[in-house]
Amino acid sequence: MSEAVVLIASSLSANLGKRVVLSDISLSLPGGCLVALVGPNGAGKTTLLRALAGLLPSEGTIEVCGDALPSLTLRERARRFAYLPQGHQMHWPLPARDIVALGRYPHGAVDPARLTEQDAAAVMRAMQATDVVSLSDRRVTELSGGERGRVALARVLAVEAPVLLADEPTASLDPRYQIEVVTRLRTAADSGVLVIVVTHDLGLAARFADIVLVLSDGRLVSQGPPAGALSETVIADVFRVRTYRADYQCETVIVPWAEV
Ligand SMILES: Nc1ncnc2c1ncn2[C@@H]1O[C@H](COP(=O)(O)OP(=O)(O)OP(=O)(O)O)[C@@H](O)[C@H]1O
Repeated sequence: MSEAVVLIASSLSANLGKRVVLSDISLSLPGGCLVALVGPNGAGKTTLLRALAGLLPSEGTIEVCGDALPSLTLRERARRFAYLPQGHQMHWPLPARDIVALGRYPHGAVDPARLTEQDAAAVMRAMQATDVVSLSDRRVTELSGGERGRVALARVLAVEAPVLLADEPTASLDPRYQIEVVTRLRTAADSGVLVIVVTHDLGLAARFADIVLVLSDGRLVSQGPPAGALSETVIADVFRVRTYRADYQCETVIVPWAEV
């Protein structure tokens, strides 16, 4: 991981309503890195992703690719942060390809029917990476939850942003596609992107992430390579579960086993 740091947050705090949801979060993350953001329900994971992208007000400072976030126009922010929200609901019966083409909107592609060669190539790369080319002409409202999830992932890959934020991208996917989606995100990281993925799957986090961030009650309580950041003690303290741990094919296996 000799890549340059692309995202720095210093003393980040955020309130929602009257609740303090994030407190004093400091991070420095390089490109080319897959980061798993884990923590119990309500810990503040979604809020942290949104705060990092400037999608909600926060205190503290955020720098992306060397620029202070507030100095960037909205369009520039949208080119630097590709954001996949939780749930990826879609209500307009558009063809899957047009949804993926929305990923090029921050680059000026306002009409999916009239993409430049460069935009069309980015859309195709993203659709191939997520195995949705065969769904191109299908209306997204007529796809299964898992198929829609892969189309939504293709949309954010099509942005080709230096930072990709994905909120539970494997939820509702079958086991094969869970592995496939994480593998795609791993490939994006290997190509130089900083990928931050919210997940409840500690096994996937341990296996695929370079860095794990553990959030509890709005505070970062553990961070670093998976073996240390997801130690038995951390998981017991934060999630209140014991884990089965093993090594398989030179990779760490963590399975939540029983309540503490
Ligand atoms: N609009 C809001 N107003 C007030 N409180 C909110 C709002 N949105 C979220 N919260 C609270 O902020 C806290 C963090 O929510 P957040 O969605 O970031 O958690 P999370 O870690 O992503 O949870 P989950 O794993 O359940 O998706 C929760 O206690 C939640 O109830």
